[in-house]
Amino acid sequence: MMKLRIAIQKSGRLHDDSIKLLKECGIDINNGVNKLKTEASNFPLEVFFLRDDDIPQYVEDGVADIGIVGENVILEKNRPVKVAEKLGFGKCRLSLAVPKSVEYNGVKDMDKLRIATSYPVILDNFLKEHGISAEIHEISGSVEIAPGIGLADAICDLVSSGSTLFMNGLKEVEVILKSEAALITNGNLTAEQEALLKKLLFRIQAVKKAKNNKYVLLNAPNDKLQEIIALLPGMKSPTVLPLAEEGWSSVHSVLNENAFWDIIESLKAAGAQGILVVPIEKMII
Ligand SMILES: Nc1ncnc2c1ncn2[C@@H]1O[C@H](COP(=O)(O)OP(=O)(O)OP(=O)(O)O)[C@@H](O)[C@H]1O
Ligand SMILES: O=P(O)(O)OC[C@H]1O[C@H](OP(=O)(O)OP(=O)(O)O)[C@H](O)[C@@H]1O
Ligand SMILES: [Mg+2]
Repeated sequence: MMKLRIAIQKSGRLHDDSIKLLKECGIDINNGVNKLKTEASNFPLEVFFLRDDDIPQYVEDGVADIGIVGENVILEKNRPVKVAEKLGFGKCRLSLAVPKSVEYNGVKDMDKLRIATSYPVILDNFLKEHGISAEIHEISGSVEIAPGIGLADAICDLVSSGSTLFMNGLKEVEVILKSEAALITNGNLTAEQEALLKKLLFRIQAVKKAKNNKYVLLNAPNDKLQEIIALLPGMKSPTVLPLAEEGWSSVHSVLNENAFWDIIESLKAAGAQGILVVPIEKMII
């Protein structure tokens, strides 16, 4: 039987979330320690554990059919792979940073500086776009240490909380790119593999939607019901059930995470009581 081969990071920032996503999609994989290859027991999926830098190339070459990797790596490696779905984890930004004491007035201040980075391609494009000539010093890790040891005047590296920059006496001055993990594919899948990919994407989208929404249950006095229902979008419309206590109803609905707190406040103000908020595991529209 035809299988889909997926490349995910062997260890590092994207490993756990990639495995978790597959599990949430109902795919059981046995990822024993030090195993570089495994198979799902209940989905025609073979899993390769690789260095993230190699994933775009392996997907391009067809060694793997699909892969999970950061958008930063996709752009840096510049391989002809397609992004099938952004995955909502591994969120970070690629930024320029300089020592805290340095005055910074704009990108032009980077002119003639030595910039250390593991992202020479993205940095070079950015500098060219801004007409800046700087010396790019490529290093493969511990980039934040470079200014402190006299290797560079500035750095271009990934930032999330900013604590690594802070601990190394640096400040973020320019965001070059915002990135998250993405599912990539090559353009050479067989019809059977395309069908498997579609099945996997359907599951991923259901998991992603569920994460962005909450199931809300509340009690509403019947005379406030219309006002409360108007605040709730729901998947089609809210469910309304009578409570045992006369004059009250139970209202159930689905709320998007982004609008969540504002709507909850309005619901309370409109007379809703006993509001329960429950996570959703899968959401299929
Ligand atoms: N601080 C962070 N917060 C969130 N996501 C991050 C962070 N740092 C990196 N990432 C994302 O996770 C990806 C993998 O990061 P990691 O540091 O594990 O890479 P690596 O050291 O190059 O790993 P490998 O050994 O596979 O080459 C990055 O390419 C980026 O997309
Ligand atoms: O803004 P922060 O939350 O501090 O995160 C930023 C750090 O995270 C990444 O490294 P990671 O910790 O993955 O280690 P690595 O250098 O081994 O890749 C990145 O290269 C930064 O150094
Ligand atoms: Mg890497």
